[in-house]
Amino acid sequence: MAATSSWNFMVTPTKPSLSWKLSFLSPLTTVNVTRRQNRTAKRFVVFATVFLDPKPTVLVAEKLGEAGLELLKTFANVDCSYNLDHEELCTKISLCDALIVRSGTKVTREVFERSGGRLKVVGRAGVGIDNVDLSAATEHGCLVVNAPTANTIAAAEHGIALLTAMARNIAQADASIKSGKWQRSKYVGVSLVGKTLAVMGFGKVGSEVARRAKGLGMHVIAHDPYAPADRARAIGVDLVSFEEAISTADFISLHMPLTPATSKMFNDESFSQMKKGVRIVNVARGGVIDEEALVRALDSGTVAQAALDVFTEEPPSKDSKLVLHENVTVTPHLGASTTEAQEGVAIEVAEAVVGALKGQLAATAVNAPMLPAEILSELAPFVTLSEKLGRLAVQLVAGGRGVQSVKVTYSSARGPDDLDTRLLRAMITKGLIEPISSVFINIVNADFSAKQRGLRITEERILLDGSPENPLEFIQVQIANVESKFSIAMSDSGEIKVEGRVKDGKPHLTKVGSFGVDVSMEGSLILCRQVDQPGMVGSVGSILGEENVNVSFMSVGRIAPRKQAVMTIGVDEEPSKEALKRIREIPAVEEIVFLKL
Ligand SMILES: NC(=O)c1ccc[n+]([C@@H]2O[C@H](COP(=O)([O-])OP(=O)(O)OC[C@H]3O[C@@H](n4cnc5c(N)ncnc54)[C@H](O)[C@@H]3O)[C@@H](O)[C@H]2O)c1
Ligand SMILES: O=C(O)[C@H](O)COP(=O)(O)O
Repeated sequence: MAATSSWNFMVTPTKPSLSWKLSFLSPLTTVNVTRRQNRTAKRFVVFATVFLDPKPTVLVAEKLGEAGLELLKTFANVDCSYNLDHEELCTKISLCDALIVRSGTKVTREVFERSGGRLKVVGRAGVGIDNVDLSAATEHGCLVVNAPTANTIAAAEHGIALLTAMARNIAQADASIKSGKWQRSKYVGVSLVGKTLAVMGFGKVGSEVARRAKGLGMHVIAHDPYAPADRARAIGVDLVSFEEAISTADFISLHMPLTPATSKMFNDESFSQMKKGVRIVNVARGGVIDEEALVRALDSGTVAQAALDVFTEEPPSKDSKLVLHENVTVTPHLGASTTEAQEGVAIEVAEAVVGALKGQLAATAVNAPMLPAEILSELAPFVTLSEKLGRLAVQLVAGGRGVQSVKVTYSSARGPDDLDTRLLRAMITKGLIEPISSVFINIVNADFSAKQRGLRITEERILLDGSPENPLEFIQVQIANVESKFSIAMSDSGEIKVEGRVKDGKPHLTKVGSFGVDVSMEGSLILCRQVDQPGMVGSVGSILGEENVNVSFMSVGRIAPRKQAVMTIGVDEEPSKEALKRIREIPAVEEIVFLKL
């Protein structure tokens, strides 16, 4: 009874929209024990609540907007515990299916390890996911989603607020007047109009800051190695190199994520390249600045002023030289803290978490391939097909050498740019690994798990003439350097090969080795190689009937009359070993294999 819910990104082929089903263990029985006022019954109620409740549990570890909480409550048990320390979080997490945090909670590897596999989604109610150990999440098959759009404007407005407040010494003057002084000449500011602002990181927040700064009459340049030049041009901003940006700017505003590449990218060396008297705003992440170097630059006057919303360590120490510096204006990570933004991120993250708990692939997933909804929907039947082909191919392996090299061939009339196969590859991987291991594979950890097992999956495309309306014509999965339990499954070139297509929205197996078949890939299959002769269908069918195995279809393909034939039998139940033995003993039967799809 350890885990109450098991999660599978199992694909249901029936819906037009792609849906990965979160399958909980058997539906729960309602037990009427509340009237029994004895201790045993009470304990049982606690036990039942914790272990038998079919609703998932969402732990909200930092304050979340009301609208988001309401949305979560329609689907899950919501535990709002806002001030947990790390140990308390690690203890609680094994009872939670989802966790929602802002930037103040470190979701470390230990959190994933101690969840015991139950934690399926981490929702970040904001943009930055530097406080979530993404590798650990991925390794544990845990989806991480964020709320990437709802706080953009709030952060941009805060950047502009800091820029103007810094230029006019608002915070310092306010503190001065409140301490009884009236220092008009001390707080003479600088004007913004006509000055050059370098926006470092021209993403969502950076471009909104740029737009607003242009409205203030500033000359705006930007540096972002990954931003499209036409987006910058549309706002009237020149994209320039890092060196040009920092050496020509009067003001620098930081808007890149904290990554290993951006960590401390503003350091002694970069400060030394800046114009003397430059002013810096940071509403991105504290870690992009070497804070000790910034103090030195402020002391030397290289940097005249800084306005900071974010710090390497949050909250910063009370005696932080940077925070206490007279030329520094600070706010306690307030960029996203407007009423509107908090309601927005709460809804955005709650929708993503509920969607993920329902088994849907979130559009805001951070550690899984993100595909637009329309692409997901058109690929849906191929996703099912992919998993089943992987599952089928691996069950044909005779064992011994292990599966190390798999080639997937996609045949399509679409060019490579028009067909995103990451999802299909992940599902083939799921199909290949799950039947032969205890590892649970989902879209999040498929590539990682394949790599970890030394499984190399290569992809190849066959470009067809014809209408690109249908995303794919067929998918082939080939496993090299193995032997097969079913010799027909070996292709002429010595690999196990299976091929499938989607027909009427349903996955069909169309080739086993070089042998053409055409069977719907539902339920389970028996493949039987035999000498083609009269009465075989009847003989096999009656054994299955006697063993109470329901046959959903039977089809026979043959090379030539009275030569070799392959019978494909769809069955609703798994035949017993005895039943398979009896079929194998029919004199004309040469090989038989049972495959679970
Ligand atoms: N202070 C706050 O409360 C607050 C609020 C929102 C966002 N943020 C932070 O602001 C940052 C930007 O958020 P966003 O929503 O605009 O993200 P975004 O992903 O839309 O934009 C980030 C941009 O940085 C660029 N970038 C990456 N590496 C770079 C590099 N080495 N040099 C220059 N640019 C680089 C990316 O190409 C991207 O365009 C994030 O760190 C986010 O966490 C802070
Ligand atoms: O990355 C973000 O979205 C911001 O830094 C906001 O962080 P917060 O949710 O802790 O306010």
